[in-house]
Amino acid sequence: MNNSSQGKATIPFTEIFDLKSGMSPSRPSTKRLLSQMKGMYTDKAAFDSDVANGDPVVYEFYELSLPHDPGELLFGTSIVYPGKVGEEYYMTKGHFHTILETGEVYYCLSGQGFMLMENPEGDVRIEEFRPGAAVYVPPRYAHRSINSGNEPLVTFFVFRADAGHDYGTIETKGYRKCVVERDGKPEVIDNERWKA
Ligand SMILES: O=P(O)(O)OC[C@H]1O[C@H](O)[C@H](O)[C@@H](O)[C@@H]1O
Ligand SMILES: [Fe+2]
Repeated sequence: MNNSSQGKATIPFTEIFDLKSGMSPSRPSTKRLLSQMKGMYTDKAAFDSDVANGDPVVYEFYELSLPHDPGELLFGTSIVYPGKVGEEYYMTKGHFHTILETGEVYYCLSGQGFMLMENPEGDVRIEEFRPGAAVYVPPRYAHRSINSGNEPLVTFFVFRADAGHDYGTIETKGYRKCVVERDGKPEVIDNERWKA
């Protein structure tokens, strides 16, 4: 039965992701440069300086192009590099799903960090990433991967293919909390720029 909106049925396939690096030998990744994260970091001076001095890759991820049909799943790996902008760790942009009621699972292959989550009702949750940790992102929660270590944070993720990505809310309001490094340790602080 042909059940894809793009007219082609999905057939079984295997994708290889390196267990340590999370990289795929055969697929191109999507890279997020620091300059693509304007407005996401608190320390604007540090942001501008880091962009001017090399504009590093903050993270990259593989998301295999499958039909965005309800029954399909999207999966891949996300690699967040170690680093900070001022005192704030490298992180993904973070997003709600366009279909808000769609969850996601992340499995940490290597590195250390956090998954910062919050729902529209204002409930903020943080789960720790360490090798072997499977983190559940429930429906309604925006989610952002944060690298608090000094090696790449590699996770494998899977979610409903038609979930979509809503960056708008995060880009305009940010998260209620930030994760920074103080006295060599991660600390969760209020986002001074968050507006209701
Ligand atoms: O979409 P971002 O917040 O920039 O995160 C980058 C990507 O990594 C995550 O692992 C998600 O599962 C992807 O759907 C997401 O697009
Ligand atoms: Fe997601």
